Amino acid sequence: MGSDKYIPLFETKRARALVLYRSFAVTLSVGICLILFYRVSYMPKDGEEGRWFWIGLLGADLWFGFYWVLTQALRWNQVHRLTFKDRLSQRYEKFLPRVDVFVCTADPTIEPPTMVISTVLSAMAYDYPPEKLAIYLSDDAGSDLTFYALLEASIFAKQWIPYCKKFNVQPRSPAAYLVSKSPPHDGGGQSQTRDFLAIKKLYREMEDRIETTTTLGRIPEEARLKHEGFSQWDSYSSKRDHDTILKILIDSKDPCSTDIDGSALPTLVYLAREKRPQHFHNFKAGAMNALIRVSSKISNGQIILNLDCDMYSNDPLTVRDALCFFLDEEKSHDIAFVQFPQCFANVTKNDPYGSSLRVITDVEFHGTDGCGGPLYIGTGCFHRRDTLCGREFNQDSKIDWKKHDDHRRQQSVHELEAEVKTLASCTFEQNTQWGNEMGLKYGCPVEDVITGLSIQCKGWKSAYPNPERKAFLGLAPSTLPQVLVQHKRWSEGDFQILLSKYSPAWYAHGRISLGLQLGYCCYCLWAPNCLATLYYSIIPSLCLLKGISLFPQVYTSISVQLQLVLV
Ligand SMILES: O=c1ccn([C@@H]2O[C@H](COP(=O)(O)OP(=O)(O)O[C@H]3O[C@H](CO)[C@@H](O)[C@H](O)[C@H]3O)[C@@H](O)[C@H]2O)c(=O)[nH]1
Ligand SMILES: [Mn+2]
Repeated sequence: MGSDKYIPLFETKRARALVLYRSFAVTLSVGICLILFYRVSYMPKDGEEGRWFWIGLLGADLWFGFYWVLTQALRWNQVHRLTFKDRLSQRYEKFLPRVDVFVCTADPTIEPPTMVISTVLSAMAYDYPPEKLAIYLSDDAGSDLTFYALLEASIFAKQWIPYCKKFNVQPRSPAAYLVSKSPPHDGGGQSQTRDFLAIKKLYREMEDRIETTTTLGRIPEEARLKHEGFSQWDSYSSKRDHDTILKILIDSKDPCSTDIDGSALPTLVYLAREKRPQHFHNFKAGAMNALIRVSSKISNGQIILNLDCDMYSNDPLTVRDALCFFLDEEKSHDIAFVQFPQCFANVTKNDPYGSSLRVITDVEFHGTDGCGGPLYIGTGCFHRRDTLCGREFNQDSKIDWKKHDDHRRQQSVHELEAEVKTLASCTFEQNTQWGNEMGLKYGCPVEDVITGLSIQCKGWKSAYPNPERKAFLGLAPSTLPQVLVQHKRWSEGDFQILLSKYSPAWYAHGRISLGLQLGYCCYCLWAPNCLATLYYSIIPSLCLLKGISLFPQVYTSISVQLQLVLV
């Protein structure tokens, strides 16, 4: 095993052609200075026409110049990460940590239960020891339709997981994989085709049952009687007013919960935290914090993966990729979270609304990674449980992953369910640090970004792997109103962070690197950036109509200089 010689589990490489980019950036900065010089020196004198338009434009130019400097923080020092999963298996296969996957859903009409369970099934089918894997579905709608779908999924998983493992299927979301007419990677010959058709039939039948109940809006009596879990809806009044509903659908410790090949299945839990009209529920952050507490009693995974319900796992090896960053003997001690890019399965070729976020995922996050680590963006992110719960970084925070860490339970599943329910009650967080110093932060529309920032301010770093095979694929907003709502939420939320206690402009100063501070500011200033943009898009056209000249003529010497630099 060569334990005396350290062999890294991951590598960090500078992006290629950085020198080229930096020289480009330097010429561009000269161009920006020339523009400012032009604006100041050619400004109309007092009393001349258009003076105030020029002053406004100078303001906009100054703003854009400043903002451009900020964006350089996201481009100057881009790095790429490379993992060595084979080394991880050689050294740590027996000591792999427990991983808890949190999937959040909030509305069975906007987020159809069939989509939600495909995400859940893709996570259950990770190439990872099932006894160390637990999937939690948080349902903020408290809908028995979603529970019914999850129940169906827990049965289908018994066939789906062995099928995936037998043919090394990718992706492992049944909805994404089973769209084709024949096995997409046909290497298994006739037996694979037979199995493929059989599993596809099973899936379609299950999908039909779920869709029928969703359309009807109620569970068939027969199904309701079959599973005691439904009795929890007896006291349910509305999605804003109900008790905690919790059901451990599969317990990986139970010797009877096995798939058709007799192998263990990962733990699967349904949770709808208690909701009351008089208690504010804090949206996704509230759901995540309830999940952190509930899971700590059931499986207590040291690593937590957070997924939106529309974001399925596209690569069965992603958990191992992430673990390379947490388990490296020399470089992992300060890594708190590993954020994968947010990629989408539904972007069209021309992507008219820029929903693919390509500049962010393929350029800017690599830049933040060079300055201390990417932002936490709410999905596709692996966290160390202790850091998510508020732990500060210090020299003792290194985890010895090879230390035996058996999570034993004495109680029966029923006793455990009853005990754990109290952790998801509305009143549990009163007079505690939850939502403040512990777990995800409350009160911000982008709770994840502010949570990630506060973790980094405690001395932790993060990592941004962007493997060629996308780790997760989600659904991007596809209509203009959806895109606008999402961007409004992000720019508003990020601006709030700038003004909050955790502002990257002052609080973070000295706590995170200057590059990362500027990078955060760049996102936090998205909203005010619109003022200069609006000015630039409206005023020059007005001036054109009034015959006021704001830009140099094409063949003047200043214009030639500007063009030379910008080309
Ligand atoms: O009360 C709520 C509201 C939402 N959600 C879930 O939170 C996730 C994200 O919500 P969504 O409405 O889809 O927001 P988006 O604007 O699409 O989310 C993006 O932006 C958010 C704010 O930064 C991040 O939390 C998300 O991960 C990221 O995908 C979804 O799975 C929801 O089901 C809840 O669990 N409870
Ligand atoms: Mn979403």
